[in-house]
Amino acid sequence: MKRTFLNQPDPVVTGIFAGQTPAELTAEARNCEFEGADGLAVDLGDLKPEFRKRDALKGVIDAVRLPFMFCFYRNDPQQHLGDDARQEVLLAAADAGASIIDVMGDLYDPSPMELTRNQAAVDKQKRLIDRIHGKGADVVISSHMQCPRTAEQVLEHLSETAKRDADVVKIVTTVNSDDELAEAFRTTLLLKRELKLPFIHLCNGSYSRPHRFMGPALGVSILFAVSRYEPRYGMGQPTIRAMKTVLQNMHWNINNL
Ligand SMILES: O=C1C[C@@](O)(C(=O)O)C[C@@H](O)[C@@H]1O
Repeated sequence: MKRTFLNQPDPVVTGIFAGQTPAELTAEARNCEFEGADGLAVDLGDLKPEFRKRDALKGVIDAVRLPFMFCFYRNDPQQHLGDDARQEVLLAAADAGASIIDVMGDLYDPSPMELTRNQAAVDKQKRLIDRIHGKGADVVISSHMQCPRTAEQVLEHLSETAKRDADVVKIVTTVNSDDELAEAFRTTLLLKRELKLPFIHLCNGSYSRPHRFMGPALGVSILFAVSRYEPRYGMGQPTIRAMKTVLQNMHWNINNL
């Protein structure tokens, strides 16, 4: 059976990376595979425009036997494509065999907390999600924010995106104090109790590391990690090897109780 993000029994340790060429993406996909990743996530923002098409992406996907997730956000430093044009690239990734496509929660209507509540934008998102599903890929709806959120705020946020026919819902918040970290743990546990869909709840900030390592044991179904640190692409995630070591040695997951 083809491995996807959603048919794996354990939290999916997902190697995340970017690259300027298909060769760079393929090399990094293999680095992640041999570090032990269960899935791969590519941020298309750094890929040179001439490679932002189906055949180039298919070459990368076919080079590694792991499921691929693709995201393409507004921070594209090269083309400044609008929301519509960026989705064409993501649809090409779905045509190429992507397993999950990331749809921003405020796609078509840039909004606070990356969550639109504008009905016309939501309807347009749902039509896009139908097209992605039609190509055989799953959809994660995502929102990122540089501030802390309460557990109830996150539950309300993800319950809203879950209504848009997503297969997975995702939020990335920020924790910079012990209280905010404690709230992040309470949030993950509340999501595990209340949400019907698989979810990704991650944090950045100075207190994020304990939550990055423990969240997957508490219900986070997909998490991001890197094969090694690359100064071009940030350092927010732990390494794949460290994540696998912790998860494999904990011998405990809330899903198995
Ligand atoms: O959404 C995510 C998760 C992330 O924000 C993180 O904090 O691990 C990194 C992003 O590039 C990715 O798309």
